[in-house]
Parts: sequence; structure tokens; C-alpha cells
Amino acid sequence: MGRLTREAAAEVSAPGVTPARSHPESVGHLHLGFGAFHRAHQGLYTERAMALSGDRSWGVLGVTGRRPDVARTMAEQGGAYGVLVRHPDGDRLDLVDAVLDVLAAEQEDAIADALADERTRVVTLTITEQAYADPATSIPLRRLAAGLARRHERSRAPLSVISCDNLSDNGRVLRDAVGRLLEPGSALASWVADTVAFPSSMVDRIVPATTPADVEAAAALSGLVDHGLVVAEPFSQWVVQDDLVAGHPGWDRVGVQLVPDVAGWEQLKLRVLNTSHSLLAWQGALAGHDTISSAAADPALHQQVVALMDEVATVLQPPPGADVPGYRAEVLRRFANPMIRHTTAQVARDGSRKLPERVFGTMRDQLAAGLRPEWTARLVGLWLAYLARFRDPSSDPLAPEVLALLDEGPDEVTVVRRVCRLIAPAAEDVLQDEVVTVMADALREASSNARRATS
Ligand SMILES: NC(=O)c1ccc[n+]([C@@H]2O[C@H](COP(=O)([O-])OP(=O)(O)OC[C@H]3O[C@@H](n4cnc5c(N)ncnc54)[C@H](O)[C@@H]3O)[C@@H](O)[C@H]2O)c1
Ligand SMILES: O=P(O)(O)OC[C@@H](O)[C@@H](O)[C@H](O)[C@H](O)CO
Repeated sequence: MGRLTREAAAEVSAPGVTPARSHPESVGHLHLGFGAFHRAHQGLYTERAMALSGDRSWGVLGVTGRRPDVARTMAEQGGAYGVLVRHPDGDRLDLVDAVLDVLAAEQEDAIADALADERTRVVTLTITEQAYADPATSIPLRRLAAGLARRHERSRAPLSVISCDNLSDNGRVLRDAVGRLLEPGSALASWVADTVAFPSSMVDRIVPATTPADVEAAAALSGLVDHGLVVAEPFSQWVVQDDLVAGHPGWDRVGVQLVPDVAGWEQLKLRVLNTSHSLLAWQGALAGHDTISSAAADPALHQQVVALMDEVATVLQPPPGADVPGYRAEVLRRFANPMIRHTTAQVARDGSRKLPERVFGTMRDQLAAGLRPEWTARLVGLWLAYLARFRDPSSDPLAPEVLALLDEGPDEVTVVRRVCRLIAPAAEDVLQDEVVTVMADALREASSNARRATS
């Protein structure tokens, strides 16, 4: 069987396969963090927008951070790849030729040149939440700042830089992080403040890691082997703050929502979908479920997710006109899609970065409304029970420190308080005695359930 190439991606004619149709001529869209999610989401929107408009000046230049092998694989395929869309009733394959090249992070000079090129008009990022925590040590953010400096020297052309990571207010977070890498008061810092836009964006599509079985399933449809393949659920949503100062590929014509304010969309998604996903991942793994769909089919876990969603909904500020009950029902259907093998271990990662962002805000709002956090507080205990059970140092950037606190004891209440101060130093107001007690009870209960399940 042959390998997927640019030419083959455009020519394939097979049931269930959409051939590549964008055929770009030059780069207009640069992406930092060329992982699976970008390819299944922003990459596909740009492919469709170029195919629809016929404007071939929006080709994608990817930059991969920790995976130079991805750059090599993409080069072997001329940038072409497929998105295997797993519907409950069968697979479809969308082929993409929007990507003109993929650089590895070491190619600093080429990355800065591409960011300085005035034909590059939008930059998107999927660099994971933790890459924003300390800009001074974040390679993608340093590459971005170096590229902006070169653009300032060369053309000073406007640019939109869009975070597509699951962070609330991600545009402001990114702008502030980049600002910390520039000399305060310098001409460069003023130019960035005045000319570079950092729109916030809410992204949503479940994209699990690709497996060899997925590559075989895609090959069965197209007749071609694709080592750049990514897998996705049918659902996809991208809501972008309408502040794209240097144009865009026509994303609004292919389903991207350009809105004045993304905050309500971000809150709806992070608080309803991502917290429920974390609950299914931590509880699911503790109960022996390998995948989210298997955890979602467990009646006890289903009930817990519904209870968490009920609680979150009491203090939610959704976007105007949002159908929250419909959204919740759809999220539950998406989690249950048996064709998506999203492992609980993948979704369980990085709890110390997710909880402060996604859960402490809800608890604060609950307390302000006179409501007692129950499942939101329990999530903290579940994460700790997960860490204590699997003891995987790679599952969280703070795993070593948190595991040391768990080992030190002397009791769950003390541990929970110390861990919360470590992961969310500004959340002391949330750590009221009754809330900490709920967290500690959940840790104790989940740990003893896990011990029983494995003995
Ligand atoms: N996978 C999903 O379902 C999904 C859905 C919505 C949003 N997202 C967002 O996209 C992000 C990436 O998800 P993914 O599935 O593509 O993961 P991935 O592991 O496939 O890709 C992550 C990319 O970021 C780069 N990167 C991360 N940290 C870096 C660092 N410190 N330095 C340099 N490069 C770094 C990696 O090299 C890689 O290219 C998530 O963290 C999340 O914020 C993912
Ligand atoms: O990507 P993370 O690590 O922030 O969270 C894991 C999943 O919950 C997440 O990737 C969802 O699949 C995604 O946010 C759905 O749009």
C-alpha cells in the first residue's frame, strides 16, 4: 500500500473520503505546537476556508515543539495528512493539504523569519496549558517573542496571535505572557501593545492520541498509509473574539464563530465539559476504566457527572442565547461515543494546572451565592487519589511535590490544604473548613475504594 502524499491527498476518490482541496501557494497561517489537536481543528478550518474561497495565500506553517519526528513525517508526506472522524455509525476521512511545511523548535532562525514575514497574518498556538506558566522557560513563547522582535525590525505589519489552549481568557493570558518577555517601555513592547492582537478563543473537539489501529482504519478507507493521521470526534467548535487585525482565511464561512466576547463560551466549555471530563478520567481510572467512553457508560460515574454539571450550572454565566441543558446533553453523548478511544490516562494529566483554572472559580462563585461546593470540591480529592494510586511523575508537572505532601500526611485535611496552597496560592478564600473537609473526605473515600478494587 502506498504512502499519503500531497498529490494523492488531492486525487483520492473513495466512499467516505473527502480529498484535499486547498492547494496553498504561500504561508499565511503559522501554528506553534503542531500536535494532534491543531491538525484536527484549526488546520482543518484553514483547509476548508481556502478550498471555499480559492485564496491560496493562507497555507499553514507548523512548528513542532517536543516532536522533531513529526516535522520529518510531515515532510515525507509533503505536509498532507488525514483527519479520521469517528462517528458512532462509522468512519469518514477528511484529507488536508493546507500545511506547506513543518519546522522543529530548534530551527529558531527560520521560525523568526516566518513570523517576521508580512504574508504571515495569523498565528495560532496549541502549546498546552502549562507552557504559559513561566514564559521565561517556555520555548514556544520565547520563539514567539523572538519572531515578534524580528517582525518589528523588518515590517511592523499587523498580526493576530490566537491561543487555542484550554485556558480562560487565553488571549489576555498570552498577551501578558509575551509582554513578560519584552523589555518594558521599549519600542518593541509598545509596537506589540499597539499593533499585535491577541484575540481570545474557545476551542472544542475531542482529539485522542492516534493509535496504529486508527492508521489501519484510515488506510482501509483511502488505500494509503498516513503517519500524520489524527483522529477526532464529529463535533467541532471554534469561537474567536472578533479582533483579527490582519484578516483571516475566511474561517467564518466554514463554521468558525467570530463574536465580540468569548468569555461566556469559554466558561461554558471549561466548567461544563472539561471538569466533567476530568471527573470521568480520575474516577474512571480509579475504577479500572481505560477510556472515557467506558467510564461514561458506568452508571455510577454517569450519575456523578450529572451531579457535577447540576452544581456547575447553578453559578454559570453562559453566552447570551446558549441552550445549557442541550449543551450538557450533547457533551454526555460525545463522551459516550464508543468509537473515540480517549484514554482516561491522557485526559487525567496536569490536574494541578486545570483545577485552579476550571474548578476554583466555580467554587468561589458557589460560596458567594451561599451555596456549598460538593462535587466541585470532591474533584480536588479525586485528583489527589488518582495521583496517589498511580504515582506517575509524568502525569502532572507538580506530581513530585504533591506526592511528597501526600506521603508526609499527617491527615487528609492537612494534605488537601497544603496541596491547594501549592497549586492555587491565590485561592485561600475558597479553602473554608467545610470545603476542605469535602475535598479530604473525597480523597479518603476514593483512595479506599481504589484499594478495595485492586486488592
Ligand atoms: N486534544 C484535545 O482534545 C484538545 C481539545 C481542545 C484543546 N486542546 C488544546 O490543545 C493542546 C494540545 O493538545 P494536543 O492533543 O495537540 O497535544 P499534543 O501533545 O499532540 O500536542 C501538543 C503540542 O504542543 C507542543 N508543546 C507543548 N508544550 C510545549 C513546550 N513546553 N515546549 C514546546 N512545545 C510544547 C508539543 O510539541 C506539541 O506539538 C491541549 O493542551 C489543549 O490546550 C486539545
Ligand atoms: O486538553 P486538556 O489536557 O486541557 O484536557 C483534556 C481534555 O479534557 C480536552 O482535551 C478535551 O478533549 C477538549 O477540551 C475537548 O474540546
